Amino acid sequence: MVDDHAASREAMADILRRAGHDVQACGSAAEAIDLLARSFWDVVVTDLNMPGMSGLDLVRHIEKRQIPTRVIMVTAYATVASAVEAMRHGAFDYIEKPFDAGQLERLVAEALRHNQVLRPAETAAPAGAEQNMPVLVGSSRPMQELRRRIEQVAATSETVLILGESGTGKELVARLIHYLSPRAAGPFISVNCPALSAHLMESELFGHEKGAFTGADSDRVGRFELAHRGSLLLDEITEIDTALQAKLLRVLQERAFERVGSSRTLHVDVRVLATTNRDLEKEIAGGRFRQDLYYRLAVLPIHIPPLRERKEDIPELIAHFQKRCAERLGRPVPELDDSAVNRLMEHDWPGNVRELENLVTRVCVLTTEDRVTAEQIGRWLPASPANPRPIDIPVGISLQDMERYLIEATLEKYDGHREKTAKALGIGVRTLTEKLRQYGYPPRAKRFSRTG
Ligand SMILES: Nc1ncnc2c1ncn2[C@@H]1O[C@H](COP(=O)(O)OP(=O)(O)OP(=O)(O)O)[C@@H](O)[C@H]1O
Repeated sequence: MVDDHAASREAMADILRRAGHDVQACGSAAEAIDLLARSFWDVVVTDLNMPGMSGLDLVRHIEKRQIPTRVIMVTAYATVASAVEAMRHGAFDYIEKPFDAGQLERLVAEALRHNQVLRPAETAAPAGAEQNMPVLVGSSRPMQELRRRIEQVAATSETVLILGESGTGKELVARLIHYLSPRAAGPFISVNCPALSAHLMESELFGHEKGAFTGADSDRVGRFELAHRGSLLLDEITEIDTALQAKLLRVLQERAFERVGSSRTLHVDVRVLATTNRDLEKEIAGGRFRQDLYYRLAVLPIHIPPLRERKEDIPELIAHFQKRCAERLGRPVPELDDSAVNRLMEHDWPGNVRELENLVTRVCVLTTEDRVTAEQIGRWLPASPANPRPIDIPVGISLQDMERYLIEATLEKYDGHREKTAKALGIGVRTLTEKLRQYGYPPRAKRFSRTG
Protein backbone atom coordinates (compact mmCIF):
# COMPACT_ATOMS: atom_id res chain seq x y z
CA MET A 1 0.00 0.00 0.00
CA VAL A 2 1.71 3.16 -1.19
CA ASP A 3 0.37 6.56 -0.22
CA ASP A 4 2.06 9.66 1.16
CA HIS A 5 -0.98 10.45 3.33
CA ALA A 6 -0.59 8.43 6.49
CA ALA A 7 -4.30 8.45 7.34
CA SER A 8 -5.57 7.13 4.01
CA ARG A 9 -2.65 4.70 3.74
CA GLU A 10 -3.44 3.19 7.11
CA ALA A 11 -7.19 3.16 6.43
CA MET A 12 -6.69 1.23 3.17
CA ALA A 13 -4.12 -1.09 4.74
CA ASP A 14 -6.59 -1.77 7.52
CA ILE A 15 -9.37 -2.70 5.12
CA LEU A 16 -7.12 -5.23 3.41
CA ARG A 17 -5.67 -6.64 6.61
CA ARG A 18 -9.20 -7.27 7.84
CA ALA A 19 -9.85 -9.08 4.57
CA GLY A 20 -6.98 -11.40 5.53
CA HIS A 21 -4.14 -9.99 3.45
CA ASP A 22 -0.57 -9.47 4.53
CA VAL A 23 -0.08 -5.72 3.99
CA GLN A 24 2.94 -3.48 4.18
CA ALA A 25 2.33 0.29 4.08
CA CYS A 26 4.86 2.59 2.36
CA GLY A 27 4.89 6.39 2.52
CA SER A 28 6.55 6.89 -0.86
CA ALA A 29 7.19 5.21 -4.20
CA ALA A 30 10.90 5.03 -3.35
CA GLU A 31 10.13 3.04 -0.22
CA ALA A 32 7.96 0.68 -2.27
CA ILE A 33 10.70 0.19 -4.85
CA ASP A 34 13.10 -0.73 -2.10
CA LEU A 35 10.63 -3.25 -0.70
CA LEU A 36 9.88 -4.72 -4.13
CA ALA A 37 13.58 -5.23 -4.69
CA ARG A 38 13.83 -7.26 -1.50
CA SER A 39 10.69 -9.36 -1.52
CA PHE A 40 7.82 -10.55 -3.67
CA TRP A 41 4.45 -8.80 -3.46
CA ASP A 42 1.36 -10.02 -5.29
CA VAL A 43 -0.29 -6.62 -5.55
CA VAL A 44 0.78 -3.00 -5.25
CA VAL A 45 -1.97 -0.50 -4.47
CA THR A 46 -0.58 2.96 -5.06
CA ASP A 47 -1.80 6.51 -4.93
CA LEU A 48 -1.30 8.36 -8.22
CA ASN A 49 -0.43 11.82 -6.92
CA MET A 50 2.52 11.77 -4.57
CA PRO A 51 5.34 14.27 -4.15
CA GLY A 52 8.60 13.16 -5.78
CA MET A 53 7.98 9.91 -7.62
CA SER A 54 4.33 9.58 -8.63
CA GLY A 55 2.26 6.41 -8.82
CA LEU A 56 2.72 6.47 -12.57
CA ASP A 57 6.52 6.57 -12.13
CA LEU A 58 6.18 3.55 -9.87
CA VAL A 59 4.16 1.69 -12.53
CA ARG A 60 6.81 2.52 -15.10
CA HIS A 61 9.55 1.27 -12.79
CA ILE A 62 7.67 -2.00 -12.22
CA GLU A 63 7.13 -2.37 -15.95
CA LYS A 64 10.75 -1.64 -16.81
CA ARG A 65 12.14 -4.06 -14.25
CA GLN A 66 9.45 -6.57 -15.18
CA ILE A 67 8.61 -7.06 -11.51
CA PRO A 68 5.89 -9.72 -11.34
CA THR A 69 3.19 -7.87 -9.43
CA ARG A 70 -0.18 -6.32 -10.22
CA VAL A 71 -0.60 -2.60 -9.74
CA ILE A 72 -3.84 -0.90 -8.78
CA MET A 73 -3.83 2.88 -9.03
CA VAL A 74 -5.80 4.95 -6.59
CA THR A 75 -6.69 8.33 -7.96
CA ALA A 76 -8.76 11.31 -7.03
CA TYR A 77 -8.37 12.55 -10.56
CA ALA A 78 -9.46 9.62 -12.67
CA THR A 79 -8.73 11.40 -15.88
CA VAL A 80 -8.85 9.30 -18.99
CA ALA A 81 -5.25 10.26 -19.69
CA SER A 82 -3.78 9.03 -16.42
CA ALA A 83 -5.84 5.83 -16.44
CA VAL A 84 -4.87 5.02 -20.01
CA GLU A 85 -1.24 5.88 -19.39
CA ALA A 86 -1.11 3.66 -16.30
CA MET A 87 -2.78 0.76 -18.12
CA ARG A 88 -0.41 1.18 -21.02
CA HIS A 89 2.46 0.72 -18.63
CA GLY A 90 0.94 -2.45 -17.32
CA ALA A 91 -1.22 -1.27 -14.40
CA PHE A 92 -3.89 -3.86 -13.70
CA ASP A 93 -6.69 -1.42 -12.97
CA TYR A 94 -7.52 1.81 -11.19
CA ILE A 95 -9.96 2.89 -8.53
CA GLU A 96 -11.37 6.36 -8.13
CA LYS A 97 -11.55 8.13 -4.78
CA PRO A 98 -13.78 8.08 -2.84
CA PHE A 99 -14.44 4.34 -2.85
CA ASP A 100 -15.85 1.95 -0.30
CA ALA A 101 -14.07 -0.92 1.42
CA GLY A 102 -15.91 -3.49 -0.70
CA GLN A 103 -14.67 -2.00 -3.98
CA LEU A 104 -11.06 -2.08 -2.88
CA GLU A 105 -11.37 -5.66 -1.56
CA ARG A 106 -12.96 -6.83 -4.81
CA LEU A 107 -10.31 -5.24 -6.97
CA VAL A 108 -7.46 -6.68 -4.90
CA ALA A 109 -9.11 -10.12 -4.98
CA GLU A 110 -9.41 -9.84 -8.75
CA ALA A 111 -5.74 -8.85 -9.08
CA LEU A 112 -4.74 -11.80 -6.88
CA ARG A 113 -6.77 -14.15 -9.02
CA HIS A 114 -4.82 -12.99 -12.06
CA ASN A 115 -1.57 -13.32 -10.19
CA GLN A 116 -2.04 -17.01 -9.51
CA VAL A 117 -1.07 -17.55 -13.09
CA LEU A 118 1.73 -15.04 -12.90
CA ARG A 119 3.47 -15.87 -9.67
CA PRO A 120 4.78 -19.42 -9.82
CA ALA A 121 5.97 -19.20 -13.40
CA GLU A 122 7.55 -15.75 -13.43
CA THR A 123 9.15 -15.79 -10.01
CA ALA A 124 10.66 -19.19 -10.60
CA ALA A 125 11.91 -18.37 -14.06
CA PRO A 126 15.27 -16.71 -14.55
CA ALA A 127 15.39 -13.42 -16.42
CA GLY A 128 15.48 -14.16 -20.10
CA ALA A 129 13.01 -16.98 -19.88
CA GLU A 130 10.43 -17.35 -22.61
CA GLN A 131 7.57 -15.62 -20.77
CA ASN A 132 9.55 -12.42 -20.30
CA MET A 133 10.56 -12.26 -23.92
CA PRO A 134 9.46 -8.98 -25.50
CA VAL A 135 7.17 -9.46 -28.48
CA LEU A 136 8.03 -7.64 -31.69
CA VAL A 137 4.97 -7.66 -33.89
CA GLY A 138 4.97 -7.14 -37.67
CA SER A 139 5.60 -9.28 -40.75
CA SER A 140 6.29 -6.54 -43.27
CA ARG A 141 9.54 -6.74 -45.19
CA PRO A 142 11.26 -4.04 -43.10
CA MET A 143 10.26 -5.93 -39.95
CA GLN A 144 11.57 -9.21 -41.30
CA GLU A 145 14.86 -7.49 -42.05
CA LEU A 146 14.85 -5.91 -38.60
CA ARG A 147 14.39 -9.32 -36.98
CA ARG A 148 17.26 -10.77 -38.97
CA ARG A 149 19.46 -7.88 -37.93
CA ILE A 150 18.48 -8.25 -34.27
CA GLU A 151 19.41 -11.92 -34.34
CA GLN A 152 22.77 -11.12 -35.92
CA VAL A 153 23.73 -8.48 -33.36
CA ALA A 154 22.30 -10.36 -30.37
CA ALA A 155 24.93 -13.05 -30.78
CA THR A 156 27.78 -10.54 -30.29
CA SER A 157 28.77 -8.36 -27.36
CA GLU A 158 29.25 -5.24 -29.49
CA THR A 159 27.67 -1.91 -28.74
CA VAL A 160 24.46 -1.34 -30.68
CA LEU A 161 23.00 2.00 -31.66
CA ILE A 162 19.25 1.85 -32.27
CA LEU A 163 17.91 4.68 -34.41
CA GLY A 164 14.34 5.61 -35.16
CA GLU A 165 11.62 8.16 -34.62
CA SER A 166 9.89 8.39 -31.27
CA GLY A 167 7.55 5.47 -30.60
CA THR A 168 8.94 3.13 -33.27
CA GLY A 169 9.98 0.52 -30.70
CA LYS A 170 13.63 1.31 -29.99
CA GLU A 171 13.44 0.29 -26.37
CA LEU A 172 11.55 -2.85 -27.26
CA VAL A 173 14.24 -3.79 -29.77
CA ALA A 174 16.93 -3.17 -27.12
CA ARG A 175 15.15 -5.56 -24.74
CA LEU A 176 14.80 -8.15 -27.43
CA ILE A 177 18.51 -7.96 -28.26
CA HIS A 178 19.28 -8.56 -24.59
CA TYR A 179 16.89 -11.50 -24.29
CA LEU A 180 18.26 -13.14 -27.42
CA SER A 181 21.87 -12.62 -26.38
CA PRO A 182 24.11 -14.93 -24.34
CA ARG A 183 23.63 -12.38 -21.53
CA ALA A 184 19.90 -13.07 -21.22
CA ALA A 185 20.28 -14.51 -17.73
CA GLY A 186 22.05 -11.31 -16.61
CA PRO A 187 20.39 -8.02 -15.77
CA PHE A 188 18.86 -5.61 -18.28
CA ILE A 189 19.29 -2.12 -16.85
CA SER A 190 18.06 1.00 -18.54
CA VAL A 191 18.73 4.68 -18.05
CA ASN A 192 16.33 7.26 -19.40
CA CYS A 193 18.86 10.00 -20.14
CA PRO A 194 16.50 12.99 -20.63
CA ALA A 195 14.99 12.42 -17.19
CA LEU A 196 18.25 13.21 -15.40
CA SER A 197 20.28 16.38 -14.93
CA ALA A 198 23.97 16.29 -15.93
CA HIS A 199 24.99 16.14 -12.28
CA LEU A 200 22.63 13.31 -11.35
CA MET A 201 23.47 11.44 -14.52
CA GLU A 202 27.09 10.92 -13.60
CA SER A 203 26.30 9.39 -10.24
CA GLU A 204 23.40 7.44 -11.76
CA LEU A 205 25.70 5.85 -14.34
CA PHE A 206 28.86 5.41 -12.33
CA GLY A 207 27.71 5.56 -8.70
CA HIS A 208 29.28 7.68 -5.97
CA GLU A 209 31.10 7.35 -2.69
CA LYS A 210 29.60 8.64 0.51
CA GLY A 211 30.47 12.34 0.91
CA ALA A 212 31.35 12.84 -2.79
CA PHE A 213 29.02 15.85 -2.89
CA THR A 214 26.37 17.50 -0.73
CA GLY A 215 23.55 15.05 -0.30
CA ALA A 216 25.66 11.95 -1.01
CA ASP A 217 25.08 10.52 2.45
CA SER A 218 25.73 6.92 1.51
CA ASP A 219 27.59 4.95 -1.18
CA ARG A 220 25.67 4.44 -4.35
CA VAL A 221 26.07 1.69 -6.91
CA GLY A 222 25.81 3.04 -10.45
CA ARG A 223 23.93 1.53 -13.38
CA PHE A 224 27.12 0.25 -14.99
CA GLU A 225 27.86 -1.85 -11.92
CA LEU A 226 24.26 -3.02 -11.71
CA ALA A 227 24.40 -4.14 -15.33
CA HIS A 228 27.48 -6.34 -14.78
CA ARG A 229 27.26 -9.46 -16.98
CA GLY A 230 24.12 -8.04 -18.57
CA SER A 231 23.12 -5.15 -20.82
CA LEU A 232 22.81 -1.43 -20.18
CA LEU A 233 20.41 0.61 -22.27
CA LEU A 234 21.17 4.31 -22.59
CA ASP A 235 17.86 5.64 -23.81
CA GLU A 236 18.13 8.92 -25.76
CA ILE A 237 21.90 9.07 -25.50
CA THR A 238 22.20 12.52 -27.12
CA GLU A 239 20.83 13.96 -23.88
CA ILE A 240 24.07 13.14 -22.07
CA ASP A 241 26.20 16.28 -21.87
CA THR A 242 29.55 16.41 -23.67
CA ALA A 243 31.69 16.28 -20.50
CA LEU A 244 30.06 13.04 -19.46
CA GLN A 245 30.27 11.73 -23.02
CA ALA A 246 34.07 11.67 -22.58
CA LYS A 247 33.75 9.50 -19.49
CA LEU A 248 31.32 7.25 -21.30
CA LEU A 249 33.74 6.85 -24.18
CA ARG A 250 36.38 5.58 -21.77
CA VAL A 251 34.00 2.99 -20.32
CA LEU A 252 33.16 1.79 -23.80
CA GLN A 253 36.83 1.48 -24.66
CA GLU A 254 38.20 0.06 -21.44
CA ARG A 255 35.14 -1.16 -19.52
CA ALA A 256 36.64 0.72 -16.57
CA PHE A 257 35.53 3.74 -14.54
CA GLU A 258 35.55 5.26 -11.07
CA ARG A 259 32.60 6.12 -8.88
CA VAL A 260 32.16 9.87 -8.33
CA GLY A 261 34.44 10.87 -5.44
CA SER A 262 36.55 7.71 -5.61
CA SER A 263 39.91 6.93 -7.17
CA ARG A 264 39.39 3.17 -7.18
CA THR A 265 38.97 1.87 -10.73
CA LEU A 266 36.15 -0.59 -11.24
CA HIS A 267 35.93 -3.06 -14.11
CA VAL A 268 32.65 -4.28 -15.50
CA ASP A 269 31.46 -6.64 -18.19
CA VAL A 270 28.56 -4.73 -19.70
CA ARG A 271 27.07 -4.66 -23.16
CA VAL A 272 25.89 -1.17 -24.04
CA LEU A 273 22.80 -0.50 -26.14
CA ALA A 274 21.94 3.09 -26.98
CA THR A 275 18.98 4.74 -28.66
CA THR A 276 18.31 8.10 -30.21
CA ASN A 277 15.54 9.69 -32.22
CA ARG A 278 17.77 12.55 -33.29
CA ASP A 279 19.87 13.01 -36.37
CA LEU A 280 23.29 12.25 -34.89
CA GLU A 281 25.20 13.82 -37.74
CA LYS A 282 23.45 17.12 -37.01
CA GLU A 283 24.19 16.75 -33.31
CA ILE A 284 27.87 16.17 -34.12
CA ALA A 285 27.98 19.13 -36.52
CA GLY A 286 26.37 21.32 -33.83
CA GLY A 287 29.03 20.27 -31.32
CA ARG A 288 26.51 18.57 -29.05
CA PHE A 289 27.71 15.05 -29.62
CA ARG A 290 31.29 13.72 -29.70
CA GLN A 291 32.27 12.19 -32.98
CA ASP A 292 34.61 9.66 -31.34
CA LEU A 293 31.74 8.47 -29.14
CA TYR A 294 29.52 8.19 -32.18
CA TYR A 295 32.05 5.92 -33.91
CA ARG A 296 32.24 3.76 -30.79
CA LEU A 297 28.49 3.47 -30.49
CA ALA A 298 27.68 3.01 -34.11
CA VAL A 299 29.61 -0.21 -34.53
CA LEU A 300 26.33 -1.97 -35.25
CA PRO A 301 23.60 0.53 -36.05
CA ILE A 302 20.00 -0.64 -36.32
CA HIS A 303 17.41 1.55 -37.94
CA ILE A 304 13.73 1.07 -37.18
CA PRO A 305 11.55 2.49 -39.95
CA PRO A 306 8.58 4.68 -39.02
CA LEU A 307 5.17 3.01 -39.00
CA ARG A 308 3.99 5.00 -42.04
CA GLU A 309 6.60 3.11 -44.10
CA ARG A 310 5.28 -0.29 -43.06
CA LYS A 311 1.55 0.20 -42.85
CA GLU A 312 0.93 -3.46 -43.64
CA ASP A 313 1.93 -4.15 -39.99
CA ILE A 314 -0.99 -2.11 -38.67
CA PRO A 315 -3.68 -4.87 -38.60
CA GLU A 316 -1.31 -7.23 -36.79
CA LEU A 317 -0.35 -4.54 -34.28
CA ILE A 318 -4.00 -3.70 -33.64
CA ALA A 319 -4.80 -7.37 -32.95
CA HIS A 320 -1.79 -7.62 -30.62
CA PHE A 321 -2.73 -4.56 -28.58
CA GLN A 322 -6.38 -5.68 -28.40
CA LYS A 323 -5.33 -9.07 -27.07
CA ARG A 324 -3.08 -7.52 -24.45
CA CYS A 325 -5.81 -5.15 -23.39
CA ALA A 326 -8.36 -7.97 -23.07
CA GLU A 327 -5.94 -9.93 -20.88
CA ARG A 328 -5.36 -6.96 -18.63
CA LEU A 329 -9.01 -6.02 -18.36
CA GLY A 330 -10.10 -9.64 -17.98
CA ARG A 331 -12.99 -9.08 -20.37
CA PRO A 332 -13.60 -9.14 -24.12
CA VAL A 333 -12.72 -5.90 -25.89
CA PRO A 334 -14.56 -4.32 -28.83
CA GLU A 335 -13.81 -5.63 -32.30
CA LEU A 336 -12.66 -3.25 -35.03
CA ASP A 337 -14.47 -3.97 -38.28
CA ASP A 338 -12.65 -3.91 -41.64
CA SER A 339 -13.64 -0.32 -42.33
CA ALA A 340 -12.16 0.78 -38.99
CA VAL A 341 -8.90 -1.08 -39.64
CA ASN A 342 -8.72 0.48 -43.12
CA ARG A 343 -9.29 3.89 -41.63
CA LEU A 344 -6.37 3.32 -39.25
CA MET A 345 -4.22 2.26 -42.19
CA GLU A 346 -4.87 5.59 -43.86
CA HIS A 347 -3.53 7.52 -40.89
CA ASP A 348 0.16 8.49 -40.99
CA TRP A 349 0.98 7.82 -37.30
CA PRO A 350 3.46 10.60 -36.52
CA GLY A 351 3.73 9.08 -33.01
CA ASN A 352 4.37 5.66 -34.58
CA VAL A 353 3.54 2.41 -32.77
CA ARG A 354 3.12 4.16 -29.43
CA GLU A 355 0.38 6.35 -30.91
CA LEU A 356 -1.37 3.29 -32.33
CA GLU A 357 -1.04 1.42 -29.04
CA ASN A 358 -2.50 4.38 -27.14
CA LEU A 359 -5.41 4.62 -29.52
CA VAL A 360 -6.23 0.91 -29.37
CA THR A 361 -5.96 0.93 -25.55
CA ARG A 362 -8.23 3.95 -25.32
CA VAL A 363 -10.79 2.35 -27.62
CA CYS A 364 -10.70 -0.92 -25.67
CA VAL A 365 -11.02 0.71 -22.26
CA LEU A 366 -13.59 3.32 -23.12
CA THR A 367 -15.85 1.94 -25.88
CA THR A 368 -19.04 0.28 -24.80
CA GLU A 369 -20.08 -1.12 -28.22
CA ASP A 370 -18.99 -4.61 -29.32
CA ARG A 371 -18.00 -3.43 -32.80
CA VAL A 372 -16.25 -0.26 -33.85
CA THR A 373 -16.67 1.16 -37.35
CA ALA A 374 -14.57 3.59 -39.43
CA GLU A 375 -16.85 6.43 -38.49
CA GLN A 376 -16.50 5.71 -34.78
CA ILE A 377 -12.75 5.22 -34.96
CA GLY A 378 -12.45 8.53 -36.80
CA ARG A 379 -13.51 10.28 -33.61
CA TRP A 380 -10.48 8.92 -31.79
CA LEU A 381 -8.03 10.11 -34.42
CA PRO A 382 -6.46 13.58 -34.29
CA ALA A 383 -8.73 16.22 -35.77
CA SER A 384 -6.29 17.52 -38.37
CA PRO A 385 -6.74 15.83 -41.72
CA ALA A 386 -3.17 16.67 -42.71
CA ASN A 387 -1.36 14.28 -40.32
CA PRO A 388 1.13 16.91 -39.28
CA ARG A 389 4.82 16.20 -38.94
CA PRO A 390 5.76 16.22 -35.23
CA ILE A 391 8.13 18.92 -34.02
CA ASP A 392 10.48 18.65 -31.07
CA ILE A 393 9.62 21.24 -28.46
CA PRO A 394 12.28 21.37 -25.75
CA VAL A 395 10.88 21.33 -22.23
CA GLY A 396 11.91 24.49 -20.44
CA ILE A 397 10.97 27.00 -23.13
CA SER A 398 8.20 29.54 -22.62
CA LEU A 399 4.68 29.18 -24.02
CA GLN A 400 5.44 32.17 -26.21
CA ASP A 401 8.46 30.42 -27.72
CA MET A 402 6.45 27.25 -28.13
CA GLU A 403 3.86 29.22 -30.09
CA ARG A 404 6.60 30.56 -32.33
CA TYR A 405 7.98 27.06 -32.90
CA LEU A 406 4.56 25.83 -33.98
CA ILE A 407 3.85 28.84 -36.18
CA GLU A 408 7.20 28.54 -37.94
CA ALA A 409 6.87 24.79 -38.44
CA THR A 410 3.37 25.24 -39.87
CA LEU A 411 4.56 28.01 -42.15
CA GLU A 412 7.34 25.76 -43.38
CA LYS A 413 4.90 22.92 -44.00
CA TYR A 414 2.73 25.18 -46.16
CA ASP A 415 5.78 26.46 -47.96
CA GLY A 416 5.31 29.98 -46.63
CA HIS A 417 1.66 30.25 -47.72
CA ARG A 418 0.16 32.49 -45.06
CA GLU A 419 -3.51 31.81 -45.69
CA LYS A 420 -3.07 28.06 -45.49
CA THR A 421 -0.87 28.46 -42.43
CA ALA A 422 -3.40 30.67 -40.66
CA LYS A 423 -6.20 28.25 -41.52
CA ALA A 424 -4.28 25.26 -40.16
CA LEU A 425 -3.46 27.17 -36.98
CA GLY A 426 -7.07 28.26 -36.59
CA ILE A 427 -6.23 31.98 -36.50
CA GLY A 428 -6.83 34.89 -38.86
CA VAL A 429 -4.28 35.88 -41.51
CA ARG A 430 -3.95 39.28 -39.86
CA THR A 431 -3.11 37.74 -36.50
CA LEU A 432 -0.57 35.52 -38.19
CA THR A 433 0.98 38.42 -40.07
CA GLU A 434 1.24 40.44 -36.89
CA LYS A 435 2.95 37.59 -35.07
CA LEU A 436 5.36 37.09 -37.95
CA ARG A 437 6.13 40.80 -37.95
CA GLN A 438 7.06 40.53 -34.27
CA TYR A 439 9.38 37.65 -35.14
CA GLY A 440 11.08 39.79 -37.77
CA TYR A 441 9.54 38.44 -40.99
CA PRO A 442 9.07 40.96 -43.82
CA PRO A 443 5.51 42.34 -43.85
CA ARG A 444 4.22 41.41 -47.28
CA ALA A 445 6.37 38.47 -48.24
CA LYS A 446 4.34 36.01 -50.25
CA ARG A 447 6.82 33.19 -49.75
CA PHE A 448 8.53 31.89 -46.68
CA SER A 449 11.70 33.88 -46.04
CA ARG A 450 13.11 34.74 -42.67
CA THR A 451 15.10 37.84 -42.02
CA GLY A 452 15.90 37.45 -38.37
N1 LIG B 1 6.78 -3.94 -33.37
C1 LIG B 1 6.17 -3.78 -32.20
N2 LIG B 1 5.42 -4.78 -31.69
C2 LIG B 1 4.79 -4.63 -30.51
N3 LIG B 1 4.82 -3.53 -29.78
C3 LIG B 1 5.55 -2.50 -30.22
C4 LIG B 1 6.26 -2.57 -31.45
N4 LIG B 1 6.91 -1.41 -31.65
C5 LIG B 1 6.63 -0.63 -30.59
N5 LIG B 1 5.81 -1.28 -29.71
C6 LIG B 1 5.26 -0.74 -28.47
O1 LIG B 1 5.11 0.67 -28.65
C7 LIG B 1 5.47 1.39 -27.49
C8 LIG B 1 6.59 2.34 -27.81
O2 LIG B 1 7.79 1.59 -28.05
P1 LIG B 1 9.20 2.02 -27.45
O3 LIG B 1 9.04 2.65 -26.10
O4 LIG B 1 10.11 0.87 -27.57
O5 LIG B 1 9.55 3.15 -28.50
P2 LIG B 1 10.80 4.12 -28.58
O6 LIG B 1 11.20 4.17 -29.99
O7 LIG B 1 11.84 3.68 -27.58
O8 LIG B 1 10.13 5.50 -28.17
P3 LIG B 1 10.85 6.85 -27.60
O9 LIG B 1 11.90 7.25 -28.59
O10 LIG B 1 9.74 7.84 -27.56
O11 LIG B 1 11.40 6.49 -26.25
C9 LIG B 1 5.86 0.35 -26.45
O12 LIG B 1 4.77 0.10 -25.61
C10 LIG B 1 6.21 -0.87 -27.28
O13 LIG B 1 5.99 -2.06 -26.57
